Amino acid sequence: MAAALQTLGGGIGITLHWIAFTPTIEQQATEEQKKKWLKLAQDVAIVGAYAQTEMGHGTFVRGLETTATYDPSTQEFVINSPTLTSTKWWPGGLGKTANHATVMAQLYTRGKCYGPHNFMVQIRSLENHQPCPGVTLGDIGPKMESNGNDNGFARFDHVRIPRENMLMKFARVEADGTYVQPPSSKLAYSNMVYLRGTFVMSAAQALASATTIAVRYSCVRRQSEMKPGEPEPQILEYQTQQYKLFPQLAAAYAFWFASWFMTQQHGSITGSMEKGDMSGLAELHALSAGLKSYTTAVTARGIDVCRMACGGHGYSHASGLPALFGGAAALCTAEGENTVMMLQTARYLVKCFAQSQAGKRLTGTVAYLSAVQPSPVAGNRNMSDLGTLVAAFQHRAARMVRHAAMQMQGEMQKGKAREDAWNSCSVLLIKAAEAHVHSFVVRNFAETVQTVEVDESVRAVLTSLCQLYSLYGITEHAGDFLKDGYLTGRDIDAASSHLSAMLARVRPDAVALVDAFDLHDKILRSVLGRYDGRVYEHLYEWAKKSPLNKSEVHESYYKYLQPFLKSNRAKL
Ligand SMILES: CCCCCCCC/C=C\CCCCCCCCC/C=C/C(=O)SCCNC(=O)CCNC(=O)[C@H](O)C(C)(C)COP(=O)(O)OP(=O)(O)OC[C@H]1O[C@@H](n2cnc3c(N)ncnc32)[C@H](O)[C@@H]1OP(=O)(O)O
Ligand SMILES: Cc1cc2nc3c(=O)[nH]c(=O)nc-3n(C[C@H](O)[C@H](O)[C@H](O)COP(=O)(O)OP(=O)(O)OC[C@H]3O[C@@H](n4cnc5c(N)ncnc54)[C@H](O)[C@@H]3O)c2cc1C
Repeated sequence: MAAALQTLGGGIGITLHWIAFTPTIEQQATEEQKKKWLKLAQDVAIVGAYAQTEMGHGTFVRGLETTATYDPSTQEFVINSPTLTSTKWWPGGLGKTANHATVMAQLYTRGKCYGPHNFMVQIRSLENHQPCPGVTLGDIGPKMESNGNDNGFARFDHVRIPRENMLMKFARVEADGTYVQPPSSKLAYSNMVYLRGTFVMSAAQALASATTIAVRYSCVRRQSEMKPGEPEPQILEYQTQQYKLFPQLAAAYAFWFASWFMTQQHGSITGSMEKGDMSGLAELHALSAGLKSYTTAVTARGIDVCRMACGGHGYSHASGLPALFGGAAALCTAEGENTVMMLQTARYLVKCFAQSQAGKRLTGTVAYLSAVQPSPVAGNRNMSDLGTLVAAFQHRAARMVRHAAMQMQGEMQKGKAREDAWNSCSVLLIKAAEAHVHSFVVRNFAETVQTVEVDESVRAVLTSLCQLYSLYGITEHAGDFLKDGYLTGRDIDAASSHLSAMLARVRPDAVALVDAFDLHDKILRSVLGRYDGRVYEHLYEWAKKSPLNKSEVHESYYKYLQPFLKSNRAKL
């Protein structure tokens, strides 16, 4: 799916139909409702949008203003946008493409508000595509990227829908207006958890694409002299170029492996939830929110590193890198803004820390929080050993979680309300949550490479890449590891020299490692990243297709430049 979207240049009007509307029916509709809508959606007999965000609220879902008020006399819900800021704003495909939408609205029944719930609303006629009565629709205008997608707005003026259009797999409203509670109020958000998981895969795909482009181009591009009189080397021979690109390449692999874990975890926890066991929901939410935030942020930064590593040609759309950057930037904001998502992970970690302090043995992705010793024993560590590197990341994360949680406790003991203490510690909390996710990605990478069975040499290359990823993380965040003396200055120096060795070790396999992503030219859409390496010929062909080259003398010359030059010359 991610590859298909990339081929389509970051999405079209129907993208959200596939990635959000149809999965929402799958996850939140009853069996009866699925019979009615799922096949229509799967066969694209209807086209849907996921309409949650409003002009005034995106992050704070509980603050949404759209209302769905139950009228028992007709057994209908009345969908209404009471204010300008309640206008649905941003949903992909909502502007011009969709004829249905799942609309998130505050549910009112018997005079009481029960919070945000999902409703199926027809927004355009199936006959002539005109907006349905009471619905005002439009496109929100050009964006940084993804302009093939008509992100739209919608206002509802007391639009009536049948009671059965509330997606009722979890919560229900009976015909007489009685509200039946879901097993967990957060199940209305289950589709967001799913989508955040898919964003981890999208981030991996985007970073894999950028590194494929930059590594291939760095083998075609030759510049400067390494040794006087010798031919210009491929720019990938420069250690600084390797230092820019190989950590991004390693991160792309790490994120693929993390996304596999996420998919498997999502399947197993939602499977248990189907059987009524909600115990895994909190961890699933914390992991998907944190991974979505971490991987998309690193990817956006990494794509820009790849762009700069391609010099001037990287700045051209011919490279494909600006489009990838725009796509990754969208992933940072959509489906839960990254800071807000990382704070959700921090919230879970603080709770887990408190449980661990109270003597509970933690399990799953946070088990290490109870296992790590607060007082480290310093010593000369073997910085080329993967086990040592994983332990260092876990120690760093555990220390930072403890520090943030204790700081918060301290603020509260000084009399601050919990919410104020949270806000004044939120920078520490974010950093702690990032360290936790980073440590998870490192551990998962290390565990995954150990399972490679096909070929000893493949395992060896992936192990080097994993070491490179870990060592880069340690040298980039050296202060965090040095702070309590867990690593010494000598350990950091050793990490730096191992990192240099890893750059040299990965170099001969770099092209094979990007080719292994198996990204076809049609998906990459990059002149610089072509599989055949014929960059310069195609750069020239690409430029010739610029709309400005359609005529030899552009019309703007006759309209503006010629009279301007003429008048300037006349003044001489
Ligand atoms: C996509 C494929 C692209 C492929 C690309 C490949 C290459 C790239 C190239 C080009 C690509 C360009 C593509 C661009 C495509 C973009 C597609 C965009 C699609 C976007 C869709 C959307 O954005 S839909 C709208 C999404 N909106 C959000 O996510 C809103 C975020 N806000 C929230 O989720 C909540 O409001 C928030 C969690 C912030 C707070 O909720 P609240 O109810 O207030 O809860 P709170 O009081 O804080 O906590 C209470 C309690 O509940 C727990 N909790 C919260 N959420 C959940 C949950 N989801 N599940 C479980 N539990 C949850 C929370 O932790 C608390 O627990 P306790 O601590 O009390 O125990
Ligand atoms: C390309 C794209 C596609 C989208 N597609 C859809 C779609 O299909 N359907 C849909 O419903 N929506 C869609 N959205 C909307 C998207 O989900 C929201 O924009 C996103 O959830 C962020 O919410 P916001 O815009 O309200 O940001 P805001 O919350 O206003 O964020 C602004 C700043 O405030 C900060 N902030 C906010 N709350 C807190 C807090 N509690 N603590 C600390 N800092 C905070 C943020 O960190 C950020 O720095 C899309 C958005 C984009 C960009």
